[in-house]
Amino acid sequence: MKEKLLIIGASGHGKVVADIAKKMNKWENIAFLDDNLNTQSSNMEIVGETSYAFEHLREYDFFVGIGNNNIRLKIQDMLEANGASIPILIHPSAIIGEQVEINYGTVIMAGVVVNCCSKIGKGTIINTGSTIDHDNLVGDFVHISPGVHLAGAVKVGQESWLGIGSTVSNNISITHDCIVGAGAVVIKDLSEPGTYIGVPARRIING
Ligand SMILES: CC(=O)SCCNC(=O)CCNC(=O)[C@H](O)C(C)(C)COP(=O)(O)OP(=O)(O)OC[C@H]1O[C@@H](n2cnc3c(N)ncnc32)[C@H](O)[C@@H]1OP(=O)(O)O
Repeated sequence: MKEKLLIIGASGHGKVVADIAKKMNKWENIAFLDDNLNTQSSNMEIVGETSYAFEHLREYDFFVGIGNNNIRLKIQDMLEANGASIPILIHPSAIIGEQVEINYGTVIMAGVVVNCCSKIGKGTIINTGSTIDHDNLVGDFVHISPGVHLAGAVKVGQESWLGIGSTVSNNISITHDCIVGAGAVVIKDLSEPGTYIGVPARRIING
């Protein structure tokens, strides 16, 4: 771990990520990179564009603070390929059970509960106040939005996005690249990538 952390992406999600990193008290200095130097950031400085990361790889830890799953994947993949040091960020108020595995580049936000024996991939967002119950397998570059509840033994595939307040019943598998709409309730496996909304969740045609 380095003394300085650079967060790539200074907009809304990046600001929350920076706040969590600050509360962890592990870095002397935290700043942003953003391709738009005029992005309205928090009180932390934007020190350069994303390309700056690849010129200063050995000096900093890096974290991709971008909400879009696919953009986050592309940037984290490039950082990994170049040997960057990528931490895991966990808000001090999160409750993490025994035998939980969390991979690098993942952020666990305030008020989250992850129960025993769940595994969370890399580059994933477990957003504010969500709960991941026992034996879940949450893949890489997933976004679990605020207030989502996953019951026991749920699987969520790579790059899927579960919208705010959605709920997934126990033993359900959601494949890769699914979007689950705000407030949806998933009670059957989602085996095709696509957009699913409502109670119970159903696929939007062409979605
Ligand atoms: C900290 C943070 O901010 S994290 C981010 C949190 N944000 C979210 O979770 C947003 C989740 N997004 C959604 O729920 C979106 O509505 C999506 C992705 C499901 C669909 O978005 P789009 O593809 O743009 O669909 P669009 O808005 O055109 O709606 C299509 C139809 O589905 C309906 N619909 C859309 N979302 C939902 C929903 N969540 N529940 C029920 N119906 C919905 C619309 O009313 C519309 O119906 P109509 O054709 O009868 O008028």
